[in-house]
Amino acid sequence: MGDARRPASVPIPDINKSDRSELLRALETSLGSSFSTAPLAPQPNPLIIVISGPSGVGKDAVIKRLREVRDNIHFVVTATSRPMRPGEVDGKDYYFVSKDEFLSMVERDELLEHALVYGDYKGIPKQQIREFMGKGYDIVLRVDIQGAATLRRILGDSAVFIFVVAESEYAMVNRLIGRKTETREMLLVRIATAREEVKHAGNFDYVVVNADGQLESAVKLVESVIDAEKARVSPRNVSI
Ligand SMILES: Nc1ncnc2c1ncn2[C@@H]1O[C@H](COP(=O)(O)OP(=O)(O)OP(=O)(O)O)[C@@H](O)[C@H]1O
Repeated sequence: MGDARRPASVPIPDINKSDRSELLRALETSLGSSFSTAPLAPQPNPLIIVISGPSGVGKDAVIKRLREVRDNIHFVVTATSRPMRPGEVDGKDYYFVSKDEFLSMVERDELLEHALVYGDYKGIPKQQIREFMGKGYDIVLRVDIQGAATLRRILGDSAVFIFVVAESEYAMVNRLIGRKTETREMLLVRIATAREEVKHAGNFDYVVVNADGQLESAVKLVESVIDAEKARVSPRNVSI
């Protein structure tokens, strides 16, 4: 007895003698359906990438370069109650708001995460993330280690956490000194904090070494992480 579901058998032309479209048509007929041109891999979801690491390891340097080499990423601008410093631009470096405005934002649940850092509030506006993810952009958040721990609690595995480190403690301190932005007292605080902070790498998904003079390699690695994340079979699903 014949099987009704089985397609009619058609002779498959000789591969070397037939033209390609003829061969394709015969294969389709033999298999009982035409070959779809729809993508086999789903369109990847926008990612939230959290970049953190101890003071002076080069987070800003990595992010600045990433901004130059990669499209479709939105680098979130943090809101802060700290007064604007000379040279800073509102909406570019930070969104500068008063303490009262900041606290109203907290009350209205407009911030994904916020903290009091050295006496000033800093927080991540949710709306900015929603808006850019809606347009298909990946989102980069640059936060300190504590901020990353808070975001891990909030976002769990729905975001990608990257820990940036220098190649050694010596290199990290050297870089911090070279930047010439800290007072002697602040240097001590930052170094002591950084020593503690390097122990937190285990809470992250990836560690990227930003070795001296090797900024390009560090940025390439961050890009590779993003590319690999886009190729995941089970994508991370984030909802803010
Ligand atoms: N791969 C590198 N090689 C040499 N110098 C670097 C490298 N990466 C960053 N730097 C320099 O190290 C100093 C610290 O870098 P950066 O300000 O980016 O650190 P950061 O992690 O953002 O620090 P913080 O958390 O204190 O803001 C800067 O002067 C920067 O130009």
